[in-house]
Amino acid sequence: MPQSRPQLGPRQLSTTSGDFDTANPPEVRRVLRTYGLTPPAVESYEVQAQRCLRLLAMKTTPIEKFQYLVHLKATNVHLFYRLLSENIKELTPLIYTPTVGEACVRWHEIFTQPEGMYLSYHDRGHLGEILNNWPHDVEITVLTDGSRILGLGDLGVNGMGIPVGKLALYTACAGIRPDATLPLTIDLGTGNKALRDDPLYMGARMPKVTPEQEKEFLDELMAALTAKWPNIVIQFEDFKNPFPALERYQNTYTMFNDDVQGTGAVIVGGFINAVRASGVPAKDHRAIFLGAGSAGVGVAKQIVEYFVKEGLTEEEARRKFWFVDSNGLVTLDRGDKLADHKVYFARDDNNGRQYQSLSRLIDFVKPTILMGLSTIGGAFNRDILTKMAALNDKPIIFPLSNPSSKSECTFEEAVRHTEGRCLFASGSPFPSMEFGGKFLTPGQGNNMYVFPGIGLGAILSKATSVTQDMIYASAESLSTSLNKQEVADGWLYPDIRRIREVSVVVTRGVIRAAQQNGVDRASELRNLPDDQLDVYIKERMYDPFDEKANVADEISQLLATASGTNGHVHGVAEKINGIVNGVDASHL
Ligand SMILES: NC(=O)C1=CN([C@@H]2O[C@H](COP(=O)(O)OP(=O)(O)OC[C@H]3O[C@@H](n4cnc5c(N)ncnc54)[C@H](O)[C@@H]3O)[C@@H](O)[C@H]2O)C=CC1
Ligand SMILES: CC(=O)C(=O)O
Ligand SMILES: [Mg+2]
Repeated sequence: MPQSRPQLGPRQLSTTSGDFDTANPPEVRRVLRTYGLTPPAVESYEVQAQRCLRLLAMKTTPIEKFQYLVHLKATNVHLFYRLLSENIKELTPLIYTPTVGEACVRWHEIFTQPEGMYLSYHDRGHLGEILNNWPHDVEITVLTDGSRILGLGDLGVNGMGIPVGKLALYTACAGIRPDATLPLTIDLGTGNKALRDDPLYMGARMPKVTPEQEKEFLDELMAALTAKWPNIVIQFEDFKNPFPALERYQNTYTMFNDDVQGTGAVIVGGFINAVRASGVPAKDHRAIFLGAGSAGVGVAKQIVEYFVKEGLTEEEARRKFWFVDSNGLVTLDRGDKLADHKVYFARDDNNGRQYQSLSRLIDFVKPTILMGLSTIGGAFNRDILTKMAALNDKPIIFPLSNPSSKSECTFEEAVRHTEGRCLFASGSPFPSMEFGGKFLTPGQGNNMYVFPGIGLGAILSKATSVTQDMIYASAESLSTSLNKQEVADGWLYPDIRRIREVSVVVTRGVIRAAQQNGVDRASELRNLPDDQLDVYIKERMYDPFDEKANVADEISQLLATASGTNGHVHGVAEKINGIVNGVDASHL
């Protein structure tokens, strides 16, 4: 018996999806019944972009620009992504670090509309039912509990700005369809008393639950997410202590932790190029890390993997690191109980000597590499940078803390105090500058270069888990993605304006690693040669300029077909009818 088609109501007009786009031609407006609801002019993208950029220029502070872009995304999502993809270098700092940091600090003051899902501790037992309220099919979610937002501490549900910002980059950089992304914030309480006491705060006014309660909540959530969307990729972001969840879920779910793994990969990607440029062989490097948290240890672990691939034993590689945290040099005899993740790198060769200062440690270790993942803005001061320049022809200096106010030094400080010789990358963007007759551009060592490709690679390969080889492949692929000019100019990372091309290379590397590890389920991709795999990846990337990006454009295209070919008029009319009435046109 033929199955009857489900009775769907008429499609609801939506501002977000572009139904009221001023680019829609009159015939589309008639079909959508929006004729007369927008100003008469039919605008080109160029005119729309001009207005958007003028409006943006009229806003005087970064937070006002951020708010305007939130508004644009909510009212015309495709125009937002057109604008973002064409102006990625200029707009990323406004929707991501550094501005997203300020937006999160002030989220409870500037909130105007929801942009994702909030699940509370009190909702436990019902998480699956609540997920049913999300109106779209989801391919990827970014999940935070807001407990360590950038270097700004525990911001509770104000942290929602981070999943929203990261997922906007997933769409802009790797072409994940906007409606396939789910920003997700879990409200397990907050240790931020000032926020709890603020009348405008929008989360639970209770302290953070215990680690055991968090574990039970996350167990339910991971199962619920995967039951609802079996192929979903889950990115953990900005948890204060991300290690227990990573260990518990990494082999069971398609998940990864961006701060530990994504950051490790992006820094290795740039680091491979920095080691080459330094002229110092891998075996002769020594690294001081200021900050021994999830990001610091995540980065060092992956550099160990790189050193081992370069011929060192794991023991030799491990002993190239000296970590400093808020209690000083991380040593086995320090007297405090070291967190598990620090033990691997803890020194046992300090012979009872106590840590005095970063400057004294530099004198002792004579490092070639200085990494900052400490959240301490300005920690790499003139004295520190001058010492690094005296010790090395080309010191590797990576102040990676975010946002810019937490960066251990600025690009200008690093350049001036190392006489322009440093190999530099920072977590947040800094402007280019002239020095010694040269135009110097800083690298941005931010996980935004890899997480889009890791996520897309996991989605397209239908990976059952995200393996360490997939993460490492993203780093290696990134390191090979610089073009000739970028290499000639001594850049460590490719130009961010080429991020979609770079994401294709990273995605391919991730898919290949998934295949080698046997965690992929997209068997049709296994025998594709690389060039065909690249075509496959590109074809699956959402392009906001594509005619089928929104319904109005799709109708426009169908109307054009109808006027050109009489034979197809009937089918076309049915398709348009199907689209407008909410029936999936592809079945007609
Ligand atoms: N560039 C990038 O892509 C990424 C950057 N980050 C940034 O790295 C920073 C750290 O992130 P997590 O490791 O996740 O945080 P975390 O809270 O786990 O670690 C911070 C570390 O800094 C140490 N620290 C604090 N005060 C210190 C002081 N005065 N001297 C020395 N060490 C001190 C702490 O003891 C801890 O070991 C943040 O600012 C974050 O935004 C994190 C992920 C990616
Ligand atoms: C970039 C990033 O993930 C962080 O700063 O936490
Ligand atoms: Mg993060």
